[in-house]
Amino acid sequence: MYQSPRRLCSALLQRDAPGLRRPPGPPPPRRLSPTAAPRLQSPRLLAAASAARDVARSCSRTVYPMGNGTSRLYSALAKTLTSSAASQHPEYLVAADPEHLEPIDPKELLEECRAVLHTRPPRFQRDFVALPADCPSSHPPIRVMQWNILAQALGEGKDNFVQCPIEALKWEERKCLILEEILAYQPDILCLQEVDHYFDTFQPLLSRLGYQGTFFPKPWSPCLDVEHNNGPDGCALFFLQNRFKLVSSANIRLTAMTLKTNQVAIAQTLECKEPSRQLCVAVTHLKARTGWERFRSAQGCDLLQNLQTITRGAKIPLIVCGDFNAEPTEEVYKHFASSSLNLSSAYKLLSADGQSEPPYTTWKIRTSGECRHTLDYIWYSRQALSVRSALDLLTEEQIGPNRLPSFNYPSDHLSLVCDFSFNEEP
Ligand SMILES: NC(=O)C1=CN([C@@H]2O[C@H](COP(=O)(O)OP(=O)(O)OC[C@H]3O[C@@H](n4cnc5c(N)ncnc54)[C@H](OP(=O)(O)O)[C@@H]3O)[C@@H](O)[C@H]2O)C=CC1
Ligand SMILES: [Mg+2]
Repeated sequence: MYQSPRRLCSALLQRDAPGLRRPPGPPPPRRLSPTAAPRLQSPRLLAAASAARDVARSCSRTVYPMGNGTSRLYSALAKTLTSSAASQHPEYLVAADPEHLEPIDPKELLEECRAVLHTRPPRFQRDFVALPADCPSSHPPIRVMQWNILAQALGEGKDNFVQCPIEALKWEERKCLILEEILAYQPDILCLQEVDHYFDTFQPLLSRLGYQGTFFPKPWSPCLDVEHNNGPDGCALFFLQNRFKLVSSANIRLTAMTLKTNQVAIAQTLECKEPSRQLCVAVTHLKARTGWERFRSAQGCDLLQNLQTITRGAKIPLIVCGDFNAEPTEEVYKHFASSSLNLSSAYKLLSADGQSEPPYTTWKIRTSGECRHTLDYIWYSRQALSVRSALDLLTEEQIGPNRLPSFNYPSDHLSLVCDFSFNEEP
């Protein structure tokens, strides 16, 4: 049943804790994409964790002492849950702003995830494809990740993935696969859909990795119809605080032909620190299913209208990530491609002619049969931004005959990851 974030904070983390225990003995090596591995050596997230640690040290609230290795992470989480002060005063847990919890070293969290996943097959390798850029940039690229992570309640209770064993959907392991994917690519900006574990999992963990997060649930999330649900699903937007400062944020309930709908978006204006430029980022999840094409189109128009205002008539560069639930042939796609916001879809650049979307971004088998569709996009202001590289999709062979989700991959949608740079200002 739905519980308020306050209750979730203590109850679910307690339930979560045993799953984070490292099994006896060293975990067998699991392969990580070679493109991801060097980034883990890179100082980016470590610097963020260190910055977050400084914040924690300087704050007046209790900061738990650091221990060794992965036990440090577990003990930090466990202490948050089981300290006598906390258990006697559960409200204290809510009052404890997660930004003030002990920062996590991303390498340690990754190790922890791998330990939980030691019985699962290795991670799939995906490579970044470098894309020709018109103008060189000396600034660090901005990495953006778009991902419908599959709501736990929908995966278990509604989606009918008939070829996916129920054990592959166990939250204790699936959440580690999701975290592993995020940690492998270390995005600066992370846009998620179908998030129904924001307060108990993603917000506390990602804030300790240096991210600032925002969550906007769907008003009538279908998750709430599922027994033992963990609350509504919705969109979440995270950005690394050592790269951006929040200027403004809008939670948008989308309308269709003036009617309020069950779909939402978050749009934020960020101040990028290097280079010193503003950037607007939006995340959305449009209405699903066939028969709703005009509805999606209207929702898309509403979002575009909102974004016109937020970007001050396209003056601020824009990135829009989403599960649009629409193939490129649909009207809503055409509205985005032809909008006066001058948006292009980043993943088209992976095609030979630069004009075609990938053959799929979601691939699953339901009772109705195989569903292979291109529904997820990263739109960007083509005049202000360039795509330096994009993460290749999984191949059909990697996805396997039972499609997604699976023991190897936690969602029915693939993550999309792009590196952007600002073009020179005219
Ligand atoms: N709107 C309202 O006023 C009210 C709504 N509700 C509840 O909301 C639900 C509808 O919500 P709405 O937001 O319009 O939902 P959507 O139609 O947008 O779909 C919700 C989720 O279902 C997934 N989905 C898509 N196709 C299928 C399929 N064939 N089988 C199973 N799951 C699928 C989608 O995943 P993906 O995007 O990955 O394809 C999506 O996350 C109702 O079922 C009801 O439970 C209840 C009361 C009032
Ligand atoms: Mg879904």
